[in-house]
Amino acid sequence: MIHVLVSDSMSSEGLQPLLDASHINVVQKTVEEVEDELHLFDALLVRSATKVTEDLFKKMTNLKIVGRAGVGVDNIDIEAATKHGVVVINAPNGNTISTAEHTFAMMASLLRHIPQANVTVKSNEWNRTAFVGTELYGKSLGIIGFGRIGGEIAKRARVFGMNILVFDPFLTKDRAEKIGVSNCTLDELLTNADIITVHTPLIKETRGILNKETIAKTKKGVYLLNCARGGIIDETGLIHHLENGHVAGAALDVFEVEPPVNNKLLKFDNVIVTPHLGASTKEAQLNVAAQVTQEVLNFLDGKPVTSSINLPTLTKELFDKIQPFYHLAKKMGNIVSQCMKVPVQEVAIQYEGSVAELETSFITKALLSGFLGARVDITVNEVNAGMIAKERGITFSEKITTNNSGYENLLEVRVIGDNQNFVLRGTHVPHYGERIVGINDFNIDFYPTGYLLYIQHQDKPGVIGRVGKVLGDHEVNIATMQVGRKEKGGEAIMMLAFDRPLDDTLTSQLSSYDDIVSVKTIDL
Ligand SMILES: NC(=O)c1ccc[n+]([C@@H]2O[C@H](COP(=O)([O-])OP(=O)(O)OC[C@H]3O[C@@H](n4cnc5c(N)ncnc54)[C@H](O)[C@@H]3O)[C@@H](O)[C@H]2O)c1
Ligand SMILES: O=C(O)CC[C@@H](O)C(=O)O
Repeated sequence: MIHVLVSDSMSSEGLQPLLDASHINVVQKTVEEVEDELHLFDALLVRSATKVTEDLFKKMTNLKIVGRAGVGVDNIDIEAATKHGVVVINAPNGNTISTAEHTFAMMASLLRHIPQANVTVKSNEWNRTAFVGTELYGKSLGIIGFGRIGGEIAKRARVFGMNILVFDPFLTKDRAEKIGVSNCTLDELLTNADIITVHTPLIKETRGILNKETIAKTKKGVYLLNCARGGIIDETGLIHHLENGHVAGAALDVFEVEPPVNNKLLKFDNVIVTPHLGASTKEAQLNVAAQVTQEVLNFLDGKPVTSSINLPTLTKELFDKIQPFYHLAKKMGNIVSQCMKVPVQEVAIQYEGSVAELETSFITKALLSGFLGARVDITVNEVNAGMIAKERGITFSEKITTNNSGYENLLEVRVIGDNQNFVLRGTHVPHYGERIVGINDFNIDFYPTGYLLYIQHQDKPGVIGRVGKVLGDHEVNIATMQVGRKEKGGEAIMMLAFDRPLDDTLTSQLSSYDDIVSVKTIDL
C-alpha cells in the first residue's frame, strides 16, 4: 500500500484520481495530526501552509515526492529535499489566470478606492468626493518578473490602454517580441512607471527588490502591488514611503509574515489587502490539485514527471527512450563500486552512439546513484546523487564522444581511485537487453544481473577447471560464465553468475590460488 499525506486543504475533485486508486491510502490531515505516523508516507501534497523543512524530511523517512499544489515552492526546503533524495514537483500554470485576474482586480480597486468606498456606503455614508480615483488608461504599468503571471497581466493591461514596462533579466528577446513588450533596466522601470507590480519568485535576488532606496527612485504618487510573495517589496521601505506620501497607495495579497501580526501596513487607508487570495478560485484550485495528483500518480507508477524542481524534466516519450540506459547505468555504477572498494576521487562517464542524443544528465545521475548507493548508508537516487558525490569529494563528469567502437550505443564509466582505476563499458541491445561488454582492457559480454563473481587471473591451463571444481565441491551451480583475455598466457578475467550469493569461505579459497590475482563478488 502506498501512503499519501495531503496536509493542506485541496480541491477534492482534483484529488479524486488519488482517492480512487485502490493501492493508495490518502490521509487528509495536518502534519501535526499525524506526528507519530510521518515515517509511513511515500508522498506529501501541500499548498503554502505546510512548511516542508529539513526537520520534516528527517521524520518522513519513507518520503519520495512532495507535490506543491501551486507555483511558489518557498515553503519547501529544496536543498534538504534534494539531500534526502525527495523529488519536488509543483503545478506551475494551474493558477496563472486566477492570480493575474486577482492582481488586475487589486489594481483597479486600488486606483478607484473600491474597498474603502464599500466600507463607507455600508456605514451609511455617501461621500463621493473622498473617493475620486485615477484611470488605468494611458498609465505606465511596470511589471517586475515577466513569467506566466506577468505575461497575462501585460495582455490585460494592453486592452485597458496602458503602456507596459518590463524588467526581467531572464526574458528572452523572442518572448518579449511575441508578447509585444520591451525589456528595460530596473532603474528605467522605476523612474517611468505610474504603477508597479511584482511577479518574481521570492529568492535572494528578488527579496526587497523594492525597498527604501529603490522606491525613492519611483515617480511621486506611484502605486505598488505585490500579489507574488511577501518580502519582494520590503515592508519597512514601503511603510517609510507611505508615511512620507511618496507612494500613493499599495495593494498587497501577500506579507512577510502570514497572517500579518501587528503589521503597520494594515493601518494605512491607502493600503488595500487580501489574505493571499491570488490562487483562490474554484478553477485554480481544481487545476493545481489535478496537476499535482496526476504528477504524483505518474511518479508512483515509475513514469516521468514533467514539472520537477530538483530533477531534469522528461516527457513520456523521452523517458521511454532513456529507461533502458537508466537501468543499465545504475547497474554499471553499482558494479564499479563493488569492484573498487577503495576511496574514489573521480567518476567520468562517456556516451557514444544513439544514447548520446538523449538527456544524458539523467543517465549520469542514475550511474552515480548506483555507484554511491553501494557505498553510502543513506538513500541515494538521481535527485541527490550529485550533491552526495560533491559532499564526499567525488567529482563527476560526462562527455559525448564521436568515437565508433562498433556498438549502436555505448556507455563507458572510468573511475579513478586510490592507486586503482576501473573502466566498465555497457550497451543496450534493443529486444535483447543490457550487456556489459568491457572491463578495463578486456572485452567480455555478460548480462548484469544476480550474483556475480569477477576473477582476475593468469591465462594458464587448469585455472578455469580449478575454479569450477571449488564451486562444484561447494555445490554451487554456475548459471553463466564468460572469460576474456588480452593475449595468450597473459592477464585474463572470468565473470561467473550464480542463482544465490556465495560464501566468503569460497571466495577466500579461490583467492588463495597462485594464478588467481583477485576475486570479487558483485550482488546486483
Ligand atoms: N498570490 C498568490 O496566490 C500567487 C499565486 C501564484 C503565484 N504566486 C507567486 O507569483 C510568482 C510568479 O509566478 P509565475 O507563475 O509567473 O512564475 P514564473 O516562473 O513564470 O515567472 C517568474 C519570473 O520572474 C523572473 N525573475 C526571476 N528573477 C528575477 C529578478 N531578479 N528580477 C526580475 N525578474 C526575475 C523570471 O525570469 C520569471 O520570468 C511565483 O513565484 C509565486 O511566488 C502567487
Ligand atoms: O496555495 C495557495 O493558495 C497559494 C498559492 C500561490 O501562492 C502559489 O505560489 O501558487
